[in-house]
Amino acid sequence: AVLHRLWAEIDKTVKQQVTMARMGIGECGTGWQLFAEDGEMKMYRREEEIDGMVVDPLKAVHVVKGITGHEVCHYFFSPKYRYDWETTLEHMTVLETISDDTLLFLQTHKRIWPASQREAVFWSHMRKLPNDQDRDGPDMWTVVNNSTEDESHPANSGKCVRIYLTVCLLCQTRVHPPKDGTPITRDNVSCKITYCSVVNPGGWAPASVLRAVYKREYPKFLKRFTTYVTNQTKNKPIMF
Ligand SMILES: CCCCCc1ccc(-c2ccc(S(=O)(=O)CCO)cc2)cc1/C=C\c1ccccn1
Repeated sequence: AVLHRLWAEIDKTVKQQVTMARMGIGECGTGWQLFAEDGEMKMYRREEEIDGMVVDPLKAVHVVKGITGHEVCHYFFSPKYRYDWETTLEHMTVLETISDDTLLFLQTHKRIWPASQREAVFWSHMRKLPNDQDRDGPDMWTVVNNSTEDESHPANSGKCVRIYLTVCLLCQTRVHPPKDGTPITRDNVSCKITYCSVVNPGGWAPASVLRAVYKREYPKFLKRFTTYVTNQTKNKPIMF
């Protein structure tokens, strides 16, 4: 197959992001602060600035019963569900279908006062990963979103400030087979979710505003999204 112009970057970025997502918080370097906790969900952030702009990396870990990694990645990746769970989204367009597991998105997000409105152009790639540690363990699934340039949508040419993001959603399915050998049901599966994100807000935005947005929005986003997947899948056959 003819390789797409972005394929080398996509493959390299996915491998890098998955390696980082698999590392425990302790191995990810110092300075991680636990800033939100809700049941199984733990959210960490590190305070980092580039040219005086807040780019705090975020890492969240969560375990959700009754859904699989394939299902979580499917609902995160597919554009047709995004307006259902992404509350900060104002508009989303698929600029290019690079392949059936790789899309190029343009998204504008709702304005967060007093900062100006933001937009993102990013490729999104979904992939099943061999579980190289535990041979007969269930596979892992990932979606990586990474900002990229697009000639037909130059940055900061309209009213929106272009943000630059790298996001990795890494999912590991856990199956607890029933003792009596009956078929596996949703009561026997759970999914360990690791969500890593670094968002450079692009233009200047007050550090206090950005940190307040992250603190408020990220826990809401992960809970809302995982609840959405649970509700969408509960009466459907399990997607392993
Ligand atoms: C002043 C505010 C500047 C930054 C605003 C902002 C814009 C976009 C984004 C963002 C967040 C997650 C993704 S994704 O995981 O790829 C899913 C697809 O949508 C894409 C974009 C983040 C944020 C900043 C905060 C924030 C945090 C969680 C939710 C919403 N906003």
